Amino acid sequence: MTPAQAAWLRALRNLGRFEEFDLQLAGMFARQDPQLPESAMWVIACLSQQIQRGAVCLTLAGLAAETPPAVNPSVPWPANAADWVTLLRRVPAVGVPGQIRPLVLDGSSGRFYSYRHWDLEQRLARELRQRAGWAPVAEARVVRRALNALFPADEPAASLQGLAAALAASGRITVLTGGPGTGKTTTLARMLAVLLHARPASRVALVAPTGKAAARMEEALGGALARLPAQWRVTVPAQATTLHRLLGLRPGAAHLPRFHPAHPLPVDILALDEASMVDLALMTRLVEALPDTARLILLGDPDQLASVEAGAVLGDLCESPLGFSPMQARRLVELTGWSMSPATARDDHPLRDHRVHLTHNHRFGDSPGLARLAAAVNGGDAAAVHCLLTGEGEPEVSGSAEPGLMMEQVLAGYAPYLDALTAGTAAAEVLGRFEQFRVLCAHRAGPFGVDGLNARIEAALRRRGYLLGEGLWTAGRPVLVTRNDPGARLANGDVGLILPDRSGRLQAVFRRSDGSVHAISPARLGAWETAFAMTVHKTQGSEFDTVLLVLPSEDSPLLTRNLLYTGVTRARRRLRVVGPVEIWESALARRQQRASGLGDALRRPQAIGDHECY
Ligand SMILES: Nc1ncnc2c1ncn2[C@@H]1O[C@H](COP(=O)(O)OP(=O)(O)OP(=O)(O)O)[C@@H](O)[C@H]1O
Repeated sequence: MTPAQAAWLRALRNLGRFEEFDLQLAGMFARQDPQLPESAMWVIACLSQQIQRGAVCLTLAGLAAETPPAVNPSVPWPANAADWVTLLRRVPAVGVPGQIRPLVLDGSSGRFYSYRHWDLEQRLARELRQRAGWAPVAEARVVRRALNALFPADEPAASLQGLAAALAASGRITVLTGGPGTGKTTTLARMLAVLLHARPASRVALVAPTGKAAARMEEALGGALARLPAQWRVTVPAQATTLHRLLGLRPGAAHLPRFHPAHPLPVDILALDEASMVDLALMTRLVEALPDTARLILLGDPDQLASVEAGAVLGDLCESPLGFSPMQARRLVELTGWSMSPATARDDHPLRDHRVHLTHNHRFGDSPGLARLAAAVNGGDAAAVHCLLTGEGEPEVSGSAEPGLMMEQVLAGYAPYLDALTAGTAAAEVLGRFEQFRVLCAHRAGPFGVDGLNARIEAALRRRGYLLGEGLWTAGRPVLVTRNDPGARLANGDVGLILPDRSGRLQAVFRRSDGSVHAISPARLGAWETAFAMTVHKTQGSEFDTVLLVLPSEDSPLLTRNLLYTGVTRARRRLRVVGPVEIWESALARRQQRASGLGDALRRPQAIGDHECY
């Protein structure tokens, strides 16, 4: 690295804008290339930072809109996106699409990638494009008979759900989206009935991103399958599994998973729940490991928080306007006998003909305030949110700007579990009661973050005599497992309790999806943390009867509408919110946005060699 490059790196470090990892990466490229301009080091640090924040790439238009860092005015700085392209083209480490170089500049779209993310995006787009298209599972009369029996015309709520099943029966990819309680799982059960009646020997896999989400899928789908009309009942695997387990991915991800393109998964139908939580790399691995003939059904809510790792795949798949192309509408009319009109808007997104969005919430029938609040949050309607939280009209939702009564609300929420704990009730019952209520936070740090609140809740419970005994292993302590631990049969995200067994010895107990209790010695717990309060991120894929959502007193870029929506929709019956109005307002105005080129890659196959549009 030249002295000028080293000085520049030091100056960037002093800015305090980047993590050390971003700067180390920029430094590594500078060590390889003494000619690397300072501005290019800046872009590399920005790209690394954006990837850590979940983006797949950097847009040069966004970069050009930023003011140059106030570091060294004598350093030449590109004036616009076209100048950035010219500058980056001269860097040997930067290739055009299709060239194997550490960094990729797609000049036609103005996107700057690491090779890994560019390659993942192209591979996923290629796989999805190949799967798109008309591929009926059986003759039209077989499909039509099943659809008409399972989605009767006198059930108007079922019409979109029926359409989704028609897509699953006529194509190898189906994207079924909708908010909580809109009937995604119910529809999946009926889709499986249609598909398995057409091809009874089909092998089905049920999968979700986390152990918790897999357990919920298993439970909810089991119920929905049991509600099918007797003559349409079908047998599917009793167990849903996590994506990692299904693919045979080992920690470290450096090895090939057990299933990959040369050794595909032995499945004919794969249903993935909570697809919004799946990142670009994992989705690519999944789709590549599927046999070409398999049917993939993605279920999820694209308005929720996107994956922890880079990508917002479900959101990108839902980027086109809703509605079918004229050709697809015509085919569906022929297949189903139902009437429908094509969309007027044109869009070449290949998944537009494979996607249905459910809108009617069936579960919030008893809690219309929750449905209204979720819709207002999702629409960013601050006035409606304020009105719902502070008005008298909707008893199941309420909000307070002042945290004064927060601890009383926590104690009231946990009262059924604390009573069961004190009475020495059986572990399954105590666990069930604990699962009814949860305190959710936006962040980990700060007085209203998970760490601060857990400490305060624990202290309050000790003062009131609910938690006895010193130290970590205290009867009643909720524990959240934070790393997969196959040896202990625990998955990242599992929540359990420390409870005494009949002889008074403390155990860590976890409830399985079949209602049974799994108990291990607390000493066998690997990575875990206390879980009276949890982040919204960690509870994605779970629901509770009552949620207390606590927002911080300081604004931050991580407070987004998607985070609020995900938090609000964790509540099944009742939601209490604590947090200043201005924090709500600014979070509602901020959408989680992740730069990605997947939508474009799906629409147009990459022209390798690249052409400029600047
Ligand atoms: N067409 C329908 N008519 C009447 N009730 C329905 C219909 N579809 C679903 N329901 C009911 O709505 C409730 C929620 O359905 P379901 O669990 O399938 O929704 P979901 O979208 O999977 O929810 P979540 O995302 O929270 O898991 C269930 O009680 C289900 O029986």
